[in-house]
Amino acid sequence: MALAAAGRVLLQAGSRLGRREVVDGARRFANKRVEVEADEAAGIAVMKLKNPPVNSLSLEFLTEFLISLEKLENNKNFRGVILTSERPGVFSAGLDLMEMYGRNPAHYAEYWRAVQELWLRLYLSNMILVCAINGTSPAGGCLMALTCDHRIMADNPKYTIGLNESQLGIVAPFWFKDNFVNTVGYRTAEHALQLGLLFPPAEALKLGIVDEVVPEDQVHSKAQSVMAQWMAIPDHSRQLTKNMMRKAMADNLIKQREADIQNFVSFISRDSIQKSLHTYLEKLKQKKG
Ligand SMILES: CC/C=C\CCC/C=C/C(=O)SCCNC(=O)CCNC(=O)[C@H](O)C(C)(C)COP(=O)(O)OP(=O)(O)OC[C@H]1O[C@@H](n2cnc3c(N)ncnc32)[C@H](O)[C@@H]1OP(=O)(O)O
Repeated sequence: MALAAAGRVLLQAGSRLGRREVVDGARRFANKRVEVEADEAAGIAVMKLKNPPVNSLSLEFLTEFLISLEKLENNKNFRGVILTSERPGVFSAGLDLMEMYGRNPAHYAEYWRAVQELWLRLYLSNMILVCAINGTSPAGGCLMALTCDHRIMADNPKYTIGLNESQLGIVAPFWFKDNFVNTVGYRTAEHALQLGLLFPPAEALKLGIVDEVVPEDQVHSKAQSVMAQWMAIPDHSRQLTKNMMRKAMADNLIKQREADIQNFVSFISRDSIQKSLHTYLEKLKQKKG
């Protein structure tokens, strides 16, 4: 119910957003931060994250992304979505640090609700989600990929993926942790989460964080062929199976959603945590200079 109500609000906002055009038979919805190439005849859409410079998951990005996803979910002709980055090199830098630094509690609460919504919508999507990870994908970026049914990563040792929150002095919340544990197993998750490890493609493949590693120029063609394979499975049996596998974990967040928001707000508002974020942001700046 809560998801449906949130969806209506998003759709109302969505009707005020976006530009449409038809390119090579595929409709393109281009919001500012998300580009959707929607091939209705094939039943497949490609959603490209487009939030320069590093596809951080800002509140504005999350709102636009959720609107675009909702449009696809509401059109029964769409059965599959390929998630990728419009900027090869960075899939997503994860949650936007500026949404969690120097803001007020009401802002933190609004932001966290949107982050929860992103995870719930992707994790519970009835559509087939294939992730074409064409760049680095730490923390929230990795979480987005983990919600997908199949993950393909570009074979470039410069790219890494994982949940590195610990390195920032923050903590991956229980539902990030649960999604990760269900993907890589308890011991690997315990080790990687405490150290905040980021893995290059070959290691991510060994641990099961990604399902395939392919040459960089083949990520998109591979995503299309994997999608074709998944599309051959009857929707009703695939969807019921997905729901059976995922519902309990999603319900666990849904039933504690407000408490999880309060927990985030009080954690992120602490002086010590704000100081850690400040130090990390400074490190990012220094790396440039
Ligand atoms: C109770 C629960 C409590 C808390 C839970 C919170 C869970 C948090 C989850 C997260 O996702 S936290 C975010 C984690 N992300 C990172 O650690 C990534 C940081 N970024 C990088 O490592 C690099 O930027 C990069 C992604 C590898 C890309 O490198 P590149 O050299 O291409 O870019 P550059 O570093 O110069 O960055 C450009 C520009 O972007 C800013 N930036 C980078 N990442 C973020 C981010 N996540 N949020 C906001 N802004 C980000 C960076 O500072 C630069 O800004 P500038 O141009 O103004 O200096």
